[in-house]
Amino acid sequence: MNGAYVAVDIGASSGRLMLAQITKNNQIQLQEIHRFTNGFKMVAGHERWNIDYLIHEILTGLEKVKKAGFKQVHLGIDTWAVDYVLVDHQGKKLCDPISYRDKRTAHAIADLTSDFSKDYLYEKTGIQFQDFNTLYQLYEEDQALLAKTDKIMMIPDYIGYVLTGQAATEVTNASTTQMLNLRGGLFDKDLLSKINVHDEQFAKLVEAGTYLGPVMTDWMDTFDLPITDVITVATHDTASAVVGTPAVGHDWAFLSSGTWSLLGTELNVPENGRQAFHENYTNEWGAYGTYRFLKNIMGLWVAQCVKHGYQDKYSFSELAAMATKEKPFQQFIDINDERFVNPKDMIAEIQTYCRETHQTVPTTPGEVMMAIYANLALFYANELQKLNKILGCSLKTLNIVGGGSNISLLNQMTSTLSGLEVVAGPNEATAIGNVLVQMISTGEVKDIVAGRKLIKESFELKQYQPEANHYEGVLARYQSFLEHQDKELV
Ligand SMILES: Nc1ncnc2c1ncn2[C@@H]1O[C@H](COP(=O)(O)OP(=O)(O)OP(=O)(O)O)[C@@H](O)[C@H]1O
Ligand SMILES: C[C@H](O)[C@H](O)[C@@H](O)C(=O)CO
Ligand SMILES: [Mg+2]
Repeated sequence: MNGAYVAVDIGASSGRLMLAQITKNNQIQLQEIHRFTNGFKMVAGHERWNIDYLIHEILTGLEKVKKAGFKQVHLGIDTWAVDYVLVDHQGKKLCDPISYRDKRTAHAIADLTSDFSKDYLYEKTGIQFQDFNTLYQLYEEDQALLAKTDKIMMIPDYIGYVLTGQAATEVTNASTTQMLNLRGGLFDKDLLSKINVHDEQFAKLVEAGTYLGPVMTDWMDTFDLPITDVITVATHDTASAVVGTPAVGHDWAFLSSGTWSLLGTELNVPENGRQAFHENYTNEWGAYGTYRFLKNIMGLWVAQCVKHGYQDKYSFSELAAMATKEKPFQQFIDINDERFVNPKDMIAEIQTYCRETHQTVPTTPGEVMMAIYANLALFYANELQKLNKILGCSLKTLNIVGGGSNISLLNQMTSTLSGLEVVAGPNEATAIGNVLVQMISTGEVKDIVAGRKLIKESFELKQYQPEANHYEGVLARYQSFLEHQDKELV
């Protein structure tokens, strides 16, 4: 009988436990067992995640797996990147983890790179400059807490540790710290000493697919759990999403479209040259020795904030439906502008941006959502052109996965503006990539090529082709708008 695999996939906006099995007709069957919300709150002066709540939700979800009749399962954990938990010498967390959207790192890059030039850092690590990278968070960390810290654990590694008692640092997520040295493949000693952190404050680095251990029986005293063997998967959720992307051949790009839009392609060697540095592309490590050459784009975070701004009275599909009734490209917005990272009122921020740039101000929910989707599509198309230029390639297909792959309007606009075929789905690609690494570890699936073929044959995917004579010249106008904005900022 084929095994039962549980993916714990926790994004910035929601978490879920998905149960996967390979059926008799060789298809991956995926069912949602448990879903819960996620989010950060201001606690003790910083925006923090409630990690104990997340662990409780995971154990609640595992109880549901047992109730569904599964007595023994494998389990993998993936979450968002860069954030960490400080653990003391007794194995206890020193405080709740601070969110990457907290303001504490607003000036950290400038402070840290006064000694280390950005070129030097990028040449060493190949990682994008985002002020919330772990390197800058630790640079700003409370030194008294760091002094009491035995281990610094990335979020999914910490969850695995709490469940199994085993500590490891999985490389795909470790690479998002901007502290791994591309050549040496280990934490960079110069960078560690700059932020008063010691090598032994990280558990051993492990590759995706490494067996971690069984969920401790202690947890069985309070939760009715199946026997659960934890495998360290590609624990950065985006790395799992890339594993779960049903791509074939080589001239494809991925867009992991959720809270963030992570647009890029999979490389076998990193690309940390001048153009990549100038365009702030990153070489996050992938599963099986690959690199995720990608750019962080503000993504559907903006839509999430707008939904909350309307007091959540509309669902995402209702908001998307309202947008389809509006004309696109009434205003150009640099969707990656810092001002959209965590404003108090996203709707007002978008309207102020349009007023300041002397453009039509969106007022209705449909106009606001169309402004977001149209400018995301433009941003994607612009970045796909840059990807081709930096890598000297000619990408043919964009695989859009994650919740955003449900947005037909956005998928179609992206295809038409970029000229690429868009293949949309699966929306739960992250969870699918999570279980695929588990299945490869147990030998149930041969390798990632076989796995991606299995995904293509197991899930409904939608194709979008560029629509002729649509949006002529809009992308070029958008690109000159962005150049003008950049000049304004200098
Ligand atoms: N039917 C839909 N119509 C419009 N938008 C949708 C739909 N379904 C999902 N979305 C969009 O997808 C987003 C959630 O995507 P996803 O579930 O991949 O994010 P997540 O995994 O919770 O978070 P993260 O991106 O941090 O992993 C929502 O914020 C919403 O904007
Ligand atoms: C902050 C990270 O870049 C972000 O979390 C992104 O990598 C991610 O994990 C999206 O879910
Ligand atoms: Mg996600």
